[in-house]
Amino acid sequence: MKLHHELSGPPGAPVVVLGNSLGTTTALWDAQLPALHERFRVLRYDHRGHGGSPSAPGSYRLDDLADDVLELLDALELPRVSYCGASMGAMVGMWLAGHAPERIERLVLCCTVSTFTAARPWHDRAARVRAAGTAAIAREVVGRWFTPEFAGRFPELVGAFEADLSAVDDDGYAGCCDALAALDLRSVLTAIEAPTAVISGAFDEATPARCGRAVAEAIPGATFHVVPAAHLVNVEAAEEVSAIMLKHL
Ligand SMILES: O=C(O)CC1=CCC(=O)O1
Repeated sequence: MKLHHELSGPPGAPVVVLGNSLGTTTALWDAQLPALHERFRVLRYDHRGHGGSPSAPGSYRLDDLADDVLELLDALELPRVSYCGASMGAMVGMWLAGHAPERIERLVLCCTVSTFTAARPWHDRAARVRAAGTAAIAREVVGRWFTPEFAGRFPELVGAFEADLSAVDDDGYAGCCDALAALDLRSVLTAIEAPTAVISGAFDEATPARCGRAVAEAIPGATFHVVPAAHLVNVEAAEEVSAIMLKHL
């Protein structure tokens, strides 16, 4: 699947790929761009069905989302890159680093888990979206992405995330929910060779910090960081996350 993507930053600099969470677009990383552009060429992309990328009907597997990225890297003739992902984007990053270690130089994993304790909520969410569309779940889901304090201070930003989620293709979103229902990367973590930093939000209920810690403990040599944020750590704790990313990359 040919993904929508944007390349920015100094030509010829080492490339960092940024992978988005479920229901978000390349805008997820807006706050990190100025810092990253000082040293890196940045490749942002939209998962299938999200933002400007085409969708496909049916259930997806995480392998499908990761294969899309490998296809993009091949098309852009990028044999080896560093990769930073948030949530589902980080799951894709773990898959890539475990299954195609020759392609990944360094890895940053934000607000993520290697498996979910229950598949049922993801199947239920997929069914709701197939029946009523992404707009029907947007308010409730985005309500878990930020702390109430942050949402109160930045209602327009939160509204923009809600609008982006509502615009995600219904099939694309539901297909990704099916991929999350089946997610199990636990056996992949020990195979990751890329130096890795894991970042969790202290107030994240979607992918709790204890799960991020477990990911870091399973990846050889990984570092673990907790920042004051709910789920979308790179938005709510933008400066802290940018600093950790820059230092690690
Ligand atoms: O949107 C959510 O509910 C939280 C989430 C889990 C995986 C992901 O990418 O987002």
